[in-house]
Amino acid sequence: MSVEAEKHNVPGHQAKAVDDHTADPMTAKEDKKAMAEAMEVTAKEIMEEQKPSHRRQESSASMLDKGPSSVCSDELLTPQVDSGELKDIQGLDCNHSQEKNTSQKSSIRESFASAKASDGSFASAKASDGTVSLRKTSGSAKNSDRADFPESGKSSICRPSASSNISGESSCSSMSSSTTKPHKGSDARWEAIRVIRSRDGILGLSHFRLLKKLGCGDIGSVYLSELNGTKSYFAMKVMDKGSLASRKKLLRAQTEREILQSLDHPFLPTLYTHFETDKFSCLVMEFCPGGDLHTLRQRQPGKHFSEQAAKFYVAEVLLALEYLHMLGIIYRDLKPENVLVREDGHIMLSDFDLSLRCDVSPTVVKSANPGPDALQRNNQAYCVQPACIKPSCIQPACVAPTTCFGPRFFSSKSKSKKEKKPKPKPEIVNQVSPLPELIAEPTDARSMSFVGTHEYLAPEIIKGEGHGSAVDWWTFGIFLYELLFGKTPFKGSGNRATLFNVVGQPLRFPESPIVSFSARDLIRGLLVKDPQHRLGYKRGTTEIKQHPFFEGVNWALIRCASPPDIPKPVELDRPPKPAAASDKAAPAANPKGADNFLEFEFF
Ligand SMILES: Nc1ncnc2c1ncn2[C@@H]1O[C@H](COP(=O)(O)OP(=O)(O)OP(=O)(O)O)[C@@H](O)[C@H]1O
Repeated sequence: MSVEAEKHNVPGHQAKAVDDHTADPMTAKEDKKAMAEAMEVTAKEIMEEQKPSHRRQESSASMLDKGPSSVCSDELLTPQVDSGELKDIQGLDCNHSQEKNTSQKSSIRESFASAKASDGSFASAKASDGTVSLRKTSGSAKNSDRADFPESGKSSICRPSASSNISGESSCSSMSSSTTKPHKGSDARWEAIRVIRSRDGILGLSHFRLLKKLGCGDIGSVYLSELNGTKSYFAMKVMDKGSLASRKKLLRAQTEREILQSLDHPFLPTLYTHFETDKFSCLVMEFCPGGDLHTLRQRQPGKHFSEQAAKFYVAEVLLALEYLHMLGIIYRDLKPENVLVREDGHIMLSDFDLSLRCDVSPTVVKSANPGPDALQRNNQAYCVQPACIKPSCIQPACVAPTTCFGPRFFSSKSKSKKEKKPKPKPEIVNQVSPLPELIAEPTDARSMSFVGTHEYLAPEIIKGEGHGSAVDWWTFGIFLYELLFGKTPFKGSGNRATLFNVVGQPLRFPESPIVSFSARDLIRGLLVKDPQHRLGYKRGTTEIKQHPFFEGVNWALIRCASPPDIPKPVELDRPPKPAAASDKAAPAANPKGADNFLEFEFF
């Protein structure tokens, strides 16, 4: 099956591999069977949960007694890698032929079983979702401990409200606020939420009207929703807690939620609030009307972006990754499907359930006092992002924004000197401020989990060697390649062949379309199979930003650049159409709530 055909099987989805290297992983068969019970949550189910009477009945039963609410027929939601594939491929070295080396394989397997690295400094921890995370017990970077997720599905950051006056509909609600997210403070949706919350005391599922199903992911379904009567629209991810528990995905859901809560960046999602009902866990996020970059690429001539457009998208993704790495978050799932297009045409990186959190220690490698050369190279100025030095501030982050966002490496002395000079225009300040070069790469982090999407998996993940932040630079290279050439570089006839190609085949470029030398050179630097020699390994984003491909990119003002594609305005005020009975997401069997749904076709 061709790349395109395979992707089109389920729009917006490439096959995703989620596996781990435990001694007793699920067999491929069990895996596929269990995963076939995917996390689709239907609108009907959500409407049921919105009914107070039903909620009371539900609460008397144990959450875990219930099976998955529905079966999603999306076969691509099933992990496509079986343990046999992995064991074969882990025996390969980059330079080796594809012959299997049995002794090497078994030694690799043994090393997984004892969960040790060659320096013996890793301790294994089997998480409740079955993934093995390795904690580095020495060194500057280590993975954070993952707290067990209680069976109730509530985390410590999510406290039940005893004073709920809405029939106890939200067993738990936690919120972010504009004050904890200064970059998003001007967003009117905060005010809409605040008004409802102060009126009703709590915000829950019944405050939202589901309008359209936007998609179904591995751990839940996403709905376009309106906060009732406010004309404020959100993307609400609804996860069935019973299904999460039975499929051992509670930890993934928790990771995603905690990461979302910590973010405040123009190219990353805003999580407005989170609440739980007896049955569901719901994340209320910013809605992106422009769809994803995979879909947008299909609409381009030749199904690939122009170099200018690709540069714009990858530059914004790079800034998002830079910010994540500063927070100690390795994203691990970059692909066009996960890059959404906002209303204004700028991007939003989505989907954090496969991300890994670890400690990071930002290091200043260049003084904040630049020579004249540095001032000329304004496009190399490092944008000091809101670095939470300790990623333990993964909790609602930066509660004291002023301390988190200040350019903390400027000395007051240099500031007072500057103040005596005539004040340059603000844009100029942005461009030539003597910003220090800062590295916040969680390079030393090590995870042995097998996560990602086949065509995007880094060789070190496939080989099970343990991986750190350099996997994001590999996927960044694949991502740029796909945007420019309309396909990924190592795609094989099947998933197994793809994995072999990633590990063993050299990088090749198609003859057409014609792509600049600098673009190919950047891809070559990123797609180095040995992570230690990969671009970005030593100095993170700084190294990548300085590549000639990005010459002329004004990193500080990229938000003001004109995006290549602005989505058509979404008409959200159209009168409701009767929903199709065949539409699984439609409330066909919900006469009471039928007028609660509109059907839109706007992508
Ligand atoms: N904020 C958003 N705005 C618009 N559409 C969204 C938004 N978030 C998600 N979607 C859509 O919903 C779909 C499902 O999203 P979700 O993040 O649950 O799954 P996914 O991206 O397939 O990832 P995974 O399977 O890894 O959980 C996406 O493919 C996307 O098209």
